[in-house]
Amino acid sequence: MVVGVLALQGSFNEHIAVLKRLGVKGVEVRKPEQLLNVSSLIIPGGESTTMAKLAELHNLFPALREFVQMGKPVWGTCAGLIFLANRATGQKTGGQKLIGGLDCTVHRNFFGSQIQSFETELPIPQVVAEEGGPPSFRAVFIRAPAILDVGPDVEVLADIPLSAIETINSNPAIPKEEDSTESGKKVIVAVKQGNLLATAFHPELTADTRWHSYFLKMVPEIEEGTSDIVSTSTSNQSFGARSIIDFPIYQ
Ligand SMILES: NC(=O)CC[C@H](N)C(=O)O
Repeated sequence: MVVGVLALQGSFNEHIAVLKRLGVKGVEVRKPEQLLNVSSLIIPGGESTTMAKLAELHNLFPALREFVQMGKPVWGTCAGLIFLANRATGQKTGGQKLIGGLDCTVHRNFFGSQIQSFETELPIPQVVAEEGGPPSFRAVFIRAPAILDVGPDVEVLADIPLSAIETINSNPAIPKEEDSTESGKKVIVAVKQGNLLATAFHPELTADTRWHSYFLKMVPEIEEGTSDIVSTSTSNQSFGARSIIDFPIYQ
């Protein structure tokens, strides 16, 4: 089976391009019945309110929720993380529909507005333990959310010291009473809970394919069926020079 990529809005093409580089077929998902033909799903970054409106328009919410509840692997990146969260703050007036399933509270624009987007070297010990490579990952945060709290079944894969983000203190998007992370001085940006993976940043925009490989290992059929392709691709393509890059990405 193939990996589905929710293609309502946002960076779905970039995810499909990374999957292709890893020797895995990614297909665009826009209709509920298309979820029947995919083994797993990536929900890309973009704009979560718009994505929710389009999902509602296409009657996707019941099928997406069922997909999550069936235990199929789902990875939400950025807006996709917001979509998967059980609870969200900082929403537009009227709120927005969420798929849910991931036991956490997410702040929709935790790091501020578009111009407060940033890149940082993010330590990712659990992913490195599985995928190898350098100890950190060049993480691209674009008007990014962050996770304010997690339930007991959620494993934290990456967090950022608030002191590392210069703009954070002057960020009016974080009401004081909501800033429960202040005392710990860290904010969570990547988590795993059973079949669900979520990252607040955009791994599809960098040449480092370790997050995609990590997710593909959560998909049993791909592990069994094409594990040699995936692992060969990971070791050869994650950090080495590539002659064919089919999307503009940061090197
Ligand atoms: N890059 C992104 O996906 C940004 C998500 C955005 N903060 C939202 O609310 O949807």
